[in-house]
Amino acid sequence: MFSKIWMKFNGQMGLQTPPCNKHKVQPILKANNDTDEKDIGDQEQLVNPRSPPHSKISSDETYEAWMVEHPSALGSFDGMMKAAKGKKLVIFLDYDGTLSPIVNDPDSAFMSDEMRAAVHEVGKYFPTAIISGRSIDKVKKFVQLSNVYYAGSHGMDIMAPPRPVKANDGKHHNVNTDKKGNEVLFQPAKKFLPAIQKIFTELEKETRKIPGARVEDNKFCVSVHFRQVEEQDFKILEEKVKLILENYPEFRLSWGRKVMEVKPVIEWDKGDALEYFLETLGLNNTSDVLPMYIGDDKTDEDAFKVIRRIGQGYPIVVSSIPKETEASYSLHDPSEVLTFLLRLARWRKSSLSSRSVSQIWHTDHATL
Ligand SMILES: O=P(O)(O)OC[C@H]1O[C@H](O[C@H]2O[C@H](CO)[C@@H](O)[C@H](O)[C@H]2O)[C@H](O)[C@@H](O)[C@@H]1O
Repeated sequence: MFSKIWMKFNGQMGLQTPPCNKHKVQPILKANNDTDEKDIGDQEQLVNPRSPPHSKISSDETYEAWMVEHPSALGSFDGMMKAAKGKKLVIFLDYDGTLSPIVNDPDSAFMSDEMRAAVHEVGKYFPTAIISGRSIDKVKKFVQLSNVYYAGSHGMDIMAPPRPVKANDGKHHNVNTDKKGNEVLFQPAKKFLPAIQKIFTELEKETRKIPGARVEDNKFCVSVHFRQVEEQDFKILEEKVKLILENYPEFRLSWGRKVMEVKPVIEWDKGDALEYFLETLGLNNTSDVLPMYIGDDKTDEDAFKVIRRIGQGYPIVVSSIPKETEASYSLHDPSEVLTFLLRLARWRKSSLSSRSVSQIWHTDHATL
């Protein structure tokens, strides 16, 4: 697989980490290993409205301490860009909680027009891919941009860019395209599709009676939402989900932000998707490529890990609370993501003439 190929390409340049974050960071907040097993897994959980006022102060202090290890990507912007000068930045973005705010209804997690315009700007200057847990169709519907690449189902459904390779006859052929030269999907979990559809149907049926429970079909994975479920029903919901999964040993359960996610047991995650994009874009095996990944959830950690393993790039976590993460930098919330993306596009625009823009960001990508 691609990630295995890339393992050879380790740390030639040194990870672009802030000075204080050169070592593996120890978690500061043990009590809130938030998205782990059973935990209801959400940032909002930390702030208990019934807590006495002093706990707000201490949570601010803890956040500040955490920020020392994971400095703001906005505050560090100039330094980050200085290190990126002359290198190729490739931008990877998560969707929920990164480009759109977390809301109760998953179908209403719309991205603002400002955010769409910012991502569009970024896509004009850098190869840009959105890697989401949603189905690829759903995330495309939300984002509505044609100058970025997409991966859905936590990276298990990739709309890959065409990749020219030299064949034995010495000629170049495009892989990842059909006969007409259109992009095709890379779907490493395809064989699990019939089973995941059965699981979705069973989950819908079995959870129907739990008020607030919501099952979402993400094509190669299924989300069981409990954001609107009463706390006393959490256990019942979890047991129902686990009971169904007992009949499907090829699937596993993981926890995200007030969501349980059912996924096939394959060695493929958002980190592999990141590497796949780099490879198909012809941007692997080169020391002047800096992947940047911005994400807020547990599955984004897989992509952060890959950037760490590669040894160069910018893993940026979106979090309003201190949390254990492989990211080097942080942004507080999607509104900071917006400011950061606008700044990034502005920085590139001002540092390039229009001619060199089309050289760096190949025109065929821009017209996708
Ligand atoms: O990888 P992502 O793009 O971040 O997708 C992860 C999950 O995001 C969505 O759920 C989350 O956002 C919802 C809308 O704000 C929120 O209601 C829910 O509690 C969050 O977990 C999406 O609905 C899931 O299917 C994705 O797996």
